[in-house]
Amino acid sequence: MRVDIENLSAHRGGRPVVADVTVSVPSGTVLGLLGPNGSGKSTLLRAVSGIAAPSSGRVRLDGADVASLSRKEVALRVAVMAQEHSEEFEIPVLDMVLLGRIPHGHGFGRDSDRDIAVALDALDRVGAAHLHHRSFSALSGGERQRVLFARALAQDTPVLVLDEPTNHLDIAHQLELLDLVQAAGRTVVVALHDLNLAARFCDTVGVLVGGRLTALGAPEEVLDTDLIRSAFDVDSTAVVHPRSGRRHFIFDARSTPRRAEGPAHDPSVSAPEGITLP
Ligand SMILES: Nc1ncnc2c1ncn2[C@@H]1O[C@H](COP(=O)(O)OP(=O)(O)OP(=O)(O)O)[C@@H](O)[C@H]1O
Repeated sequence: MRVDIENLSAHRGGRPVVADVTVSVPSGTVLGLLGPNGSGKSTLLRAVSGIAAPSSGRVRLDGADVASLSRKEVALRVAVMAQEHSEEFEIPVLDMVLLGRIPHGHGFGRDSDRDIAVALDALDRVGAAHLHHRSFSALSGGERQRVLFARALAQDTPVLVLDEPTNHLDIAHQLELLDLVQAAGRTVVVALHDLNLAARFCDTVGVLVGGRLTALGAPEEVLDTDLIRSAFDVDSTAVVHPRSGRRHFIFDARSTPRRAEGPAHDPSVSAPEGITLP
């Protein structure tokens, strides 16, 4: 399923935080969203998944405007793995994954044998089958992350929207999860902080700075030391991997002292009453 983001702008807390973003994600490809903290990645993902309406512009799924689809129609097309989850539910892991089957017509407590098989298969694929009887709230951060990814897989949608899915994961599980993302054959929009992982797993990367898309293209075309300096304020060294031939980055130091941060990116930011910005 093709995803087209067209001239999309979005507000958070009454403030514009994403401005005029246009990007197309062809069916079955992976778009990585990169950018510093607060640059608008999550806000853009919320709009793509229909969680929050854009203030202008639109998102199309195979041509259909997300705003014109019902919640169920969106949920059959897009599965979301959000960055923050306050799911302290005392429910078994298997039930948590079964929540992903609700759009398919069966719900919590009314799961078919097929739903249960799909959920167990998804848990198996993320290496969490052994956790299926455990309480979700008693899992570690990385275990929860894998279960939530299993829930997104079990939703069985053509589009996956993933907000920093490798958060909390050890290196082996980071690679394993992104291998699964790549092999799933879905259309994926994923926010990532690790530029080397993004270069390895994404077909296209888009770099957001201050809510604007400042670069877009294949990782090998977009990611270089100049881009890293201008977008992230970090000096880096590019090295070529001896086996894959891919470019990797070693991060050396901040380009400018910390005092230059914040207002330079977003002049509209002001300190709350009683607090003095440096
Ligand atoms: N609930 C909210 N209310 C008000 N402002 C918000 C809210 N959530 C986010 N923002 C602001 O919107 C801007 C964009 O935030 P967003 O979460 O989209 O950035 P991000 O690129 O995903 O950041 P990070 O890398 O830290 O996850 C930030 O300035 C943030 O402070």
